[in-house]
Parts: sequence; C-alpha cells; structure tokens
Amino acid sequence: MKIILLGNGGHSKVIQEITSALDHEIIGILDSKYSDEFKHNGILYGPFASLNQLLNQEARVIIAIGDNKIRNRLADALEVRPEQYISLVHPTATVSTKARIGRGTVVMPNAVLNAGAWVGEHCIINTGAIVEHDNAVANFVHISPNATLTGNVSIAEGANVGASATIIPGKTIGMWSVIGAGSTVIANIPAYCKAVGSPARIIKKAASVQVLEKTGGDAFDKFKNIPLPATYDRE
Ligand SMILES: CC(=O)SCCNC(=O)CCNC(=O)[C@H](O)C(C)(C)COP(=O)(O)OP(=O)(O)OC[C@H]1O[C@@H](n2cnc3c(N)ncnc32)[C@H](O)[C@@H]1OP(=O)(O)O
Repeated sequence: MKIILLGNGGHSKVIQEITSALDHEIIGILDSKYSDEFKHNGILYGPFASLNQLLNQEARVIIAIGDNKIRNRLADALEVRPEQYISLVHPTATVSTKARIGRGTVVMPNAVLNAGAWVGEHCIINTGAIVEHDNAVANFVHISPNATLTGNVSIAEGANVGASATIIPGKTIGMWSVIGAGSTVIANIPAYCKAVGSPARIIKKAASVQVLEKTGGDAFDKFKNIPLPATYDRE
C-alpha cells in the first residue's frame, strides 16, 4: 500500500518505522515546514498543498502529528475522504479480534487493545499503552506510552492521557482534558480540565466548568456527552 504521511516530526519518525514494518511504501511526507517539493530516497517531501497530486496515485493517508488539536484541525481542513485514511498497527501490538480501531489511528509497538475496546479515528495508542476491555476511546485521543486504561473506561474526544497514567475502571475523561504523566485517575474528570497526581486532582478548569460549579450545576453531567467512535473494522 502507498502511504502519505502528514507531519515530519518525532511522532512521524515512529510512524515511518511502523509503516516500514508493515511493508507499506511511503510515497510522500508533507509538512508545513516545507515550502518547496523535493525528492529523497524516492519519497516526495513538500508542503501539505502537495497532497492532491499524491492522492491521485491511489495512496492512503495518515496524519502523523502528535498534537491532538493539530490532528483535529488538519483532518477538518483537508479534503481527504474518510476511506482514504489508513489505520496502522505495529506488528508487536496485541489487538483483540473484538476490538475496533477507527481510520487514521495508529497503534504503537507493544500496545494492547483488549476485547470490546473501541478506539475512534485519528487516535494515538502509544508505545506499550494498555486499553483494556470495553473501553470507549473517541476521536483525536492520545493514550501516551505505558498509560493504562483499565476496564470500562471512556475517553472523550481529544483527551490526552499522559505517559504511565492509570485510569481506574469505569471512569470517564471529558473532552479535550489532559491527564498528567504518572497520574492515577480515581474519579470522572470533566471536559477541558487538566488533572495531575495520585489520586489525580484538577489543577485547571475551563471557564465554563467553573461557572457551572459556581451556579450549582453539575459540571460533569453537562459535559459528559461522549461521542462514541464509529465502528470500523481493522484494516
Ligand atoms: C512519545 C511521547 O513523548 S508521547 C507524550 C507523552 N507526554 C506526557 O506524558 C506529558 C504529560 N504532561 C504532563 O504531565 C504535564 O506536566 C501537564 C500537561 C500535566 C501539566 O503541564 P503544565 O500545564 O505546563 O503544568 P505545570 O508544569 O505548570 O505544573 C502545574 C502544577 O502541576 C504539577 N504537575 C505537573 N505535571 C504533573 C504530573 N504529571 N504529576 C503530578 N504533578 C504534576 C506541577 O508540579 C505544578 O505544581 P505546583 O503548582 O504545586 O508547582
């Protein structure tokens, strides 16, 4: 399969290795840092504007950028049809036949996705991360290296779970929230919050969450609408 990578930073390096391990052929690496096109080892390097000519070659695309917001913005901005995105799973990752992985998602070496785990589109399940049974991981999420989502955990869109963090069973991380490296989450975390430590405490909340709390509203209930990922079979 011919693959085009969008982004050429550290995260892209790892994806390039996964792509090679899967015997795909990288035909283009595009990045905003390039203003002109050039070829090196048969790969076209250039700006994102070069995407259309490469897509004419029946290639598939992966957004190889670690920042969840930038992946989200790029996916919105690009005229790439959903079926043109590929999901990549490193050969050493263990993925249950009863797990689902959305388009544009990458599963790094030694990660584990157990039975009933649903992972959405354009997610990163990073090196050695564990996504246990019956997890729901929405689009544009990053589960960092060695993080553990125990059973029945829900991670809403765009959330970022730091390296080696642990989420205990049944808890929810709200949309676009960030969990610090090494933290242990033992309660639901509302949307747009930053939580750190063991047990994790919220150190930063979105203004809207603060207003709800001041007015007696239930912040979590208001923000917990978790967009479940669409079900796409593994490639
Ligand atoms: C392959 C890869 O690299 S994948 C990338 C993986 N990346 C990660 O895992 C990074 C995760 N990021 C973190 O843990 C960061 O520290 C964040 C995002 C949680 C916080 O970052 P910032 O908003 O810049 O917070 P800042 O550094 O100002 O710290 C604020 C407070 O939280 C504390 N804090 C920050 N991170 C943590 C943490 N992980 N655990 C415990 N406490 C923490 C700080 O000590 C500080 O406490 P203080 O106010 O008492 O001094």
